[in-house]
Amino acid sequence: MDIKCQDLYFAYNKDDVIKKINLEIKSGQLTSIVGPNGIGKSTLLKCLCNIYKPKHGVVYLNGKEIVSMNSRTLAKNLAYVPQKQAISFSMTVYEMILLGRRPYIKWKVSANDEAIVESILNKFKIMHLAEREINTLSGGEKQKVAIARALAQEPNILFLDEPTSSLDINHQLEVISNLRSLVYQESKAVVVVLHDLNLANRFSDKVFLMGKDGFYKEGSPEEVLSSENIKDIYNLEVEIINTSQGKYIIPRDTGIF
Ligand SMILES: Nc1ncnc2c1ncn2[C@@H]1O[C@H](COP(=O)(O)OP(=O)(O)OP(=O)(O)O)[C@@H](O)[C@H]1O
Repeated sequence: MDIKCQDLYFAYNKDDVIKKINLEIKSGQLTSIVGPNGIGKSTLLKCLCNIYKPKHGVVYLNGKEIVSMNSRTLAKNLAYVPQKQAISFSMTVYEMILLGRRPYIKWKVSANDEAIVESILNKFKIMHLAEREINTLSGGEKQKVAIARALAQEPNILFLDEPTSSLDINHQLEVISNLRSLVYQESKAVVVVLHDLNLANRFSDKVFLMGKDGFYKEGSPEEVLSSENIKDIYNLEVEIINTSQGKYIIPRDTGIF
């Protein structure tokens, strides 16, 4: 399963936010999209999963133009977890995760749908929250439930926009470890927008670093997250040090601290 985009352009108004992007996402890989605030990371993610239609260019899912596919087929293949989800109605955690099964449910929820929701509640260690109203959860709990809902969809490609932004260090590792098992045990593709360059460096197979005016670098974390590239894109001096857990990127103190 793969997603490819060719010469992708997208604009909200007159200026292009996404310019001439070519990108390939493959199963069995965790791809991180990184770059400064406002550079277009979330917009690119939304173009790749057909939420936004590009101004120019094409997105292909397994060689087929994504715009020509029906929503049920797309939902069985792609799931998207936004940065923040506002829920204005009352719903329990269980019901929310069950919503992920919607593309598979014909006229009634099956025992298999229920078993999948239960296994995901266990996997994410949120069984104790099953009957809680979503709107009573903490930011981190909501974030885990949103990811759990997307997994219930059993997508081949999972897109997540800053999935660890509200999570403490333990829950960050737990979510990343669940995403890694999707990639390496189930051969799915995972695409995450991340701000934490160290998380991207440590856990990605491929990094897509976005800069201004359609400029980007892509490749292995080692190739892309070099001090030169970080200086070019973020205008920030960093030091990259070796630790027992791999490389670590630290901004240099240039007087702004
Ligand atoms: N709905 C919208 N209407 C108009 N402009 C928008 C809209 N959404 C985003 N933008 C603008 O498009 C640009 C890219 O936004 P986007 O959210 O894709 O950036 P990002 O790299 O994900 O940012 P961040 O890291 O801050 O989340 C920004 O300048 C933003 O202000």
